[in-house]
Amino acid sequence: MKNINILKRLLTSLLPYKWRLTLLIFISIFGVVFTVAKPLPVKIIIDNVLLKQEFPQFISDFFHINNSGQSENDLLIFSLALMVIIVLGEIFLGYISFLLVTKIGIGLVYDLSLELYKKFQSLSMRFYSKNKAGDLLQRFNGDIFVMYLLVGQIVLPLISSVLVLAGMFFVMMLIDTTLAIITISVIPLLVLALFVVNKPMNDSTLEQYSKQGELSGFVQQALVSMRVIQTFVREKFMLGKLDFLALGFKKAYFKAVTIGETYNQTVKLITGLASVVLVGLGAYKGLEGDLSPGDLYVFLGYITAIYGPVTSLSTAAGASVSLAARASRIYDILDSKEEVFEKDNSIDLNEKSCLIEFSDIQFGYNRFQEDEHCVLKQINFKAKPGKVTAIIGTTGAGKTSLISLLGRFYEPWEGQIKINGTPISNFSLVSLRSNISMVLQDPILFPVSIAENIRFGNPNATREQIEMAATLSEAHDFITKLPKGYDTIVSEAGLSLSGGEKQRLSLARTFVMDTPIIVLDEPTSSVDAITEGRIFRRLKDYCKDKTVIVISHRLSTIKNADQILVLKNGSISELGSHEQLIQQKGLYFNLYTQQTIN
Ligand SMILES: Nc1ncnc2c1ncn2[C@@H]1O[C@H](COP(=O)(O)OP(=O)(O)OP(=O)(O)O)[C@@H](O)[C@H]1O
Repeated sequence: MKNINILKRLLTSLLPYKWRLTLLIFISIFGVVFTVAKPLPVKIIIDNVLLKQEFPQFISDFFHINNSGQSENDLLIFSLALMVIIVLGEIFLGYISFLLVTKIGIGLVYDLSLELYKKFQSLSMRFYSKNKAGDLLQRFNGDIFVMYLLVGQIVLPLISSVLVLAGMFFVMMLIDTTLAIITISVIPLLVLALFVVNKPMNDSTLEQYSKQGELSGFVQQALVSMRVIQTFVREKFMLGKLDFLALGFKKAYFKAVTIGETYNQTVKLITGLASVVLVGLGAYKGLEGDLSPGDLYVFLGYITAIYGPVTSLSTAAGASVSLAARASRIYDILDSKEEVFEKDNSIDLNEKSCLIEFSDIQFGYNRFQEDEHCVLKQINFKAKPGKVTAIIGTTGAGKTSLISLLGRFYEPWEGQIKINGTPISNFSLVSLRSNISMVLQDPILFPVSIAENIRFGNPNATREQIEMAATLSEAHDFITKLPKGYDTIVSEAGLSLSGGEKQRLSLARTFVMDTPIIVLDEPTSSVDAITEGRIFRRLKDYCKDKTVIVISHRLSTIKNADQILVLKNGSISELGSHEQLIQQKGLYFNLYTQQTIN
C-alpha cells in the first residue's frame, strides 16, 4: 500500500509535464500501429503474392482492391513500400519519444533536486545531528536519479506495452480466438510472480541503498578526518570499520540483485513456456488447415514480439517497486517536520539597536525520547545594545546551546526570547538571522577565494569593505602575504590555513555583515593572546551600538565585558561585572585565579 501511495505521489510530480506526456502518449499510439502492422506486409506477400489467395472482402473493400484483377507485382511493391514506411516510422517515432522521455526524466530530476536542497536548507540542526552527511548526499546524488527512470522505465513502457498488447490481441482475435486467449493468459501469472516478490524486492532494495548511504557517510567522514586518522595511526582500525560496512553493502547488494534477477528469470520462464505452447498450437492449426501460412507467420511474429511488451510490462512493475523504495528515501526527507518554522504573519526585524531578553528558558535536545535531559534551566538575562555580554562556564555547561536558540536553530521547550520586546518567533527567519552575525566554534570555509569567503557574510560587500573587515579581524596582513592575496583559493575544508588564520577569516566574514547583533562562540581560541587582545580592542570600537554576546574560555579576553554570565550545569550561577564576580568569590573567582596563576 505504501508503495502505491509513493507511486501516486511520483505520478503527480509529472503534472507540470502533462503536455509533453500527452505528446508522448500520441507518439506511442502511432508507434503501436507500426508495431502491430509489422508482420502484415510479409503476410500479404506469402498469402496473396506467393499463394495467390484472395484478400478477405473487408480488406478489398477498404483498400478498393479488385480481387479478381490484382497484380502480384503491384502487391509486392505495395508490401515492400509498406515495410519501408514501417521501418522509417518506427525509427522516427522511437527517436522523438526518446528525446521526450529524456527531457521529462531529466526535468523531474532537476525539479526534485531543487526541492530537496531547499528542504535541506530549511531543516533544523537536530535533523543534521541525526542524519549522516554521506547518507544525505547519497540520497541527493543517487536516489534522486531514479526519477529519470519513472518515465522511461515505467510510465512509457506501461502505456505502450498495454497498447501494443491490445493491438496484437485485436488482430489475433481476428485470426484465431483460442490462440489469442492463450497468449493473453500469461499476464495473470506474471502478476502473481510480482505479488510474491514485491515485499522482499522492496525490503532488499531499501537495505541496499541504506547500506550504501552508511558506507559513503563513513568514507566522507574519513576523508575529512584523514589527518586525525594518520596522527593516531588508526588506519588499520578505520580499514576494519570500512571493511565491515563494505561487507554489509556487498551482502545487501547481492541479495537485492538476486531477488530482482530471480523475478526477471521467472518472467522469462513464464513467457518462454507460453511461447512454446503457442508455437506448437499454431503449427498444429496450420497443419490442420485452420491457419493460412501468412496467418501463422503473423502469429509467430506476434509471439516473438509479444515477449517484448509483456517483459517490459513486468520489468516496469519490478522497476516501480525499486523506484518506490528509493523515492521513499527522498520523501522521508521532504516530509521531515521542520521543527523551526515561520508564522504565516511573521514580521521583519528591522532595528538599529537590539535589546535581547531571555526569559525562563528551558531547553534540551532529545525531548520525549529515552535520553531526554534538560540542557538549559531557568535562563533569565538581558543583553543590551552597546554592551558586551560574556558567557563562561565549564565544558558542556550549555553555552553554545544558549546562543543557538537566539538564531532559532532550535526551539526552547519553555520560555521566550525577545528582541526589543517582540518574541523572536514572530520574526521571519531570514530577517532574524540577517540581523545576527555569528562566529561559530568551528570556522568553516568554502573552497573559493579568500575574498569570496569573506563576502559570504554580505554578497554586496565591496573590495574595500572586505579589506576593512579583514583588517578588523587581524587577517589583512597574512592575506596580503599569500601568493594571490585576497584571490587565493582556500583549499577543501580550509586545510591549507592554520586554525588561527581560519578563525580570523571567519571573524572578517562576520564583520562584513555589519549587523546590530554579534555573537562570537570562542572566536579566537586558536589565536595567540597578543593578536587576540588587538582584535578585541578593535572590536570594542566597531561594536559601539551593537549587542555583543561572546563565549570564551580565556577570561583575560572577557574580563572587560559589561556583564559576565557564568553557566553551571545549564543554569546561571553568577551574573555581574568582573569586579562584582571577583568579590562574590564563586566559580568565576576560582576560574579566574586559576588562569591568572597559570
Ligand atoms: N546536537 C546535540 N544533540 C544532543 N545533545 C547535544 C547536542 N549538542 C550539544 N549537546 C549536549 O548539550 C550539552 C551542552 O552542550 P553545549 O555545546 O551547549 O556546551 P558548551 O558549554 O558550549 O560546551 P563547550 O565549552 O565544550 O563548547 C552537552 O551535554 C552536550 O553533550
